[in-house]
Amino acid sequence: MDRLEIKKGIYFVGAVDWDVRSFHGYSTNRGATYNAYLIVDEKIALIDTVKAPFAEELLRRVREIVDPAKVDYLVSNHVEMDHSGAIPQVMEAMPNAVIVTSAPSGLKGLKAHYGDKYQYMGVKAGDSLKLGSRSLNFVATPMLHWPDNMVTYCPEEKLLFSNDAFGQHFSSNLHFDDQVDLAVVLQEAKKYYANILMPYGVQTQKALQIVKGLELDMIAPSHGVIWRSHIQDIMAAYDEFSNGETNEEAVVVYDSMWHSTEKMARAILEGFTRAGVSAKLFDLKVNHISDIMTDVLKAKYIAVGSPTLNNNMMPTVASFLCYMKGLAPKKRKFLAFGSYGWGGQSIPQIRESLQGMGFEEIMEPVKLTYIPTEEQLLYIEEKIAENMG
Ligand SMILES: Cc1cc2nc3c(=O)[nH]c(=O)nc-3n(C[C@H](O)[C@H](O)[C@H](O)COP(=O)(O)O)c2cc1C
Repeated sequence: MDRLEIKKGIYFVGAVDWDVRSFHGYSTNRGATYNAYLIVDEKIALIDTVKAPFAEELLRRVREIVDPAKVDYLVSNHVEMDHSGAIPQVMEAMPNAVIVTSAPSGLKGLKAHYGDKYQYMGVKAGDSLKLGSRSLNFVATPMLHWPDNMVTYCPEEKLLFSNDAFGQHFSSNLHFDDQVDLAVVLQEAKKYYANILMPYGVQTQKALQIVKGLELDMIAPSHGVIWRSHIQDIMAAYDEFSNGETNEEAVVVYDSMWHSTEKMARAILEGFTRAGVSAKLFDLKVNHISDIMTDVLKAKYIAVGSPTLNNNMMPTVASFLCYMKGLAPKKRKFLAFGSYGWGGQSIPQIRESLQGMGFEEIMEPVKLTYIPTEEQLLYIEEKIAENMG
């Protein structure tokens, strides 16, 4: 098993999940990693654990370095089970370890998951733990993305254990940013931000201000590659993801039973193209909602279409709208559209849903009976282009 020393006396002891394709509903086409780190000093500290099925992989890596019984601290930066799931197995092997977590939310969350049979130490923002030649400073990052979240900074090493922040779902046997394709990991970081952190832009901006004040030569997140050569790139990307601004970009999202709504979606796409707006077309039958959200992150315009099916929008469209509502994008402009036979309820339903998200309408909904004519399609295209002007 590879023994990766990321800095003298500090090791990657996490796990690579090559096969995971759905992460609580988010599509992870490139797999994932659950990163844990071991710091060997006068005191020994494990930073985070892994998903439960990977506990043995973590313990095997630790055993190659030290006897797990000698581990003094288990720092849990985040309660969620992709980082804490292995705590029961890990604590069996590390009975002397004290679990260090945020107070009060980390303590409350971990006890609700694993009981209070372990020795816990609650820490607050500004608290520090001396390991020997190194220390660990705890920085609270509440709601990034749970109330318990914190990050751990080792000033002597200029090393930030950032947990979910700056992470990406990307599996690789190489663990540094300069050993893999940067464009791919930045795209995965964008997808991660869009699907996990998008509702917390304000908190992200606040955390970025703190992180910018730290001397850094390495950021070790809990998912994906460790940043050492491209720290400025990922910080700039996070600033852009979370600044609340949108770009002149559009997403056109739809489902269709007999291609009429699809024809309308393509005409809308043409309208954006005519107006010089960068636009992407997403058929919900073949695109995952988590991939669509990656483009929604910076898109100013969102067009959503569905035919009417039994007095409703199609379930795929309802699912997309429900998911997008939760991720709470702001300051968007929308268009509702669709084909129908007799009642046409899907179109006002979509409109109401998007209005409920606080979006502004680009123009009146486009609602057509059965198959659109060439003239109607051309009209849609022109109308969109006109409304972009
Ligand atoms: C199973 C089924 C149920 C439908 N229910 C409704 C309905 O309740 N109200 C309505 O206006 N149209 C209804 N329609 C008609 C479709 O909305 C219409 O055929 C529309 O043009 C389909 O658009 P599409 O080609 O994008 O799928 C239904 C069609 C099907 C196949």
